[in-house]
Amino acid sequence: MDGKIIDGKEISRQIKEEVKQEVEQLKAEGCTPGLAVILVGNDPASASYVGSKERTVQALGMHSEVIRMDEATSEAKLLGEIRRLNDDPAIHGILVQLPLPDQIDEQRIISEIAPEKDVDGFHPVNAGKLMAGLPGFVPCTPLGIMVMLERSGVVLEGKHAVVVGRSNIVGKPMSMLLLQKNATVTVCHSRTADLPSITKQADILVAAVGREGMIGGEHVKEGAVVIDVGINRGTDGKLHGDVDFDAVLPIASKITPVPGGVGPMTIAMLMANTLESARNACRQNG
Ligand SMILES: NC(=O)C1=CN([C@@H]2O[C@H](COP(=O)(O)OP(=O)(O)OC[C@H]3O[C@@H](n4cnc5c(N)ncnc54)[C@H](OP(=O)(O)O)[C@@H]3O)[C@@H](O)[C@H]2O)C=CC1
Ligand SMILES: Nc1nc(=O)c2c([nH]1)NC[C@@H]1CN(c3ccc(C(=O)N[C@@H](CCC(=O)O)C(=O)O)cc3)C=[N+]21
Repeated sequence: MDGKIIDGKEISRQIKEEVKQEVEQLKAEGCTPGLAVILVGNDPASASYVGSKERTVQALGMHSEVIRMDEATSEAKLLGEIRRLNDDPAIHGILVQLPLPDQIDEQRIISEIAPEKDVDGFHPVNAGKLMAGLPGFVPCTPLGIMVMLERSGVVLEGKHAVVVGRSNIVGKPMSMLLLQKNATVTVCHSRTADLPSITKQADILVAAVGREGMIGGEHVKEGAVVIDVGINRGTDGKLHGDVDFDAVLPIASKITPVPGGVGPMTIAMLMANTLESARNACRQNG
């Protein structure tokens, strides 16, 4: 494989191995980390992610609970499930798979999860802590990207990082983490004028939009590190990123593929966050 390609699958394998060892230690102290995943409806992509999370939790020796709810489930019923899990001492992490059906207010649901069990890092308390530089749960995808960059030897201090996308789950927390590491950060979005002129200044370019191939060779500076967060199911039935991989590969100094890049890191960091939550809970009680 080309030395330029950052192997997210391999780095995620290492993280999961580390988590597995620490889970064994914690279990020996009588504390088994537990993750609950709630899936509402039958979206095949969501069902497939949830299945892969469930398998990973079990492979690492943690306790797994998957709650599948009907597409027509009311907000009140979902809130009730979350309150039950908030009070369950065997559960250290609660993840509600997004997106949710239209009758359910996503922010209302996220805000009901106990912040100390919010291993997605989506609760406003954890979002606020990230912004304030306080310890708390950090969203798995941007956290996984930071680990990938670090383990690939990418220096951030003094570099210009450009993030395309400003969602609460990827773009915004990504920009905060890069800022913490002393990068100079620019955040772009759908109203950004002349996107290529800005992305072309990036030493580190993170694409988190959800539009297949929208970052082409004309967007990238020679030698840039390019991180592709996008997951788009193409007309060919395969997964594609936001980056036109073949066009950008010759220009970039490092690049993440899709699949096999950021996606596997997201799941690995979910496991790491669940371990951390269990450690916090069990230390408090022991
Ligand atoms: N690999 C992984 O683990 C994960 C992958 N993803 C994938 O990452 C992608 C982004 O996810 P998410 O952040 O949740 O998506 P959202 O749809 O919430 O956000 C997309 C962002 O892209 C911006 N945008 C849209 N069109 C353009 C454009 N033409 N030029 C510049 N910016 C644009 C939007 O701007 P505006 O705010 O102005 O609307 C918005 O900020 C998706 O493909 C998703 O599937 C997501 C989570 C995890
Ligand atoms: N509450 C919540 N938390 C999330 O973290 C969350 C969510 N909702 N909703 C959907 C998005 C998307 N997401 C992905 C996770 C892993 C891969 C992943 O492992 N992808 C593999 C490929 C998997 C395949 O082949 O289908 C890869 O890129 O190599 C992708 C996407 C988490 N999300």
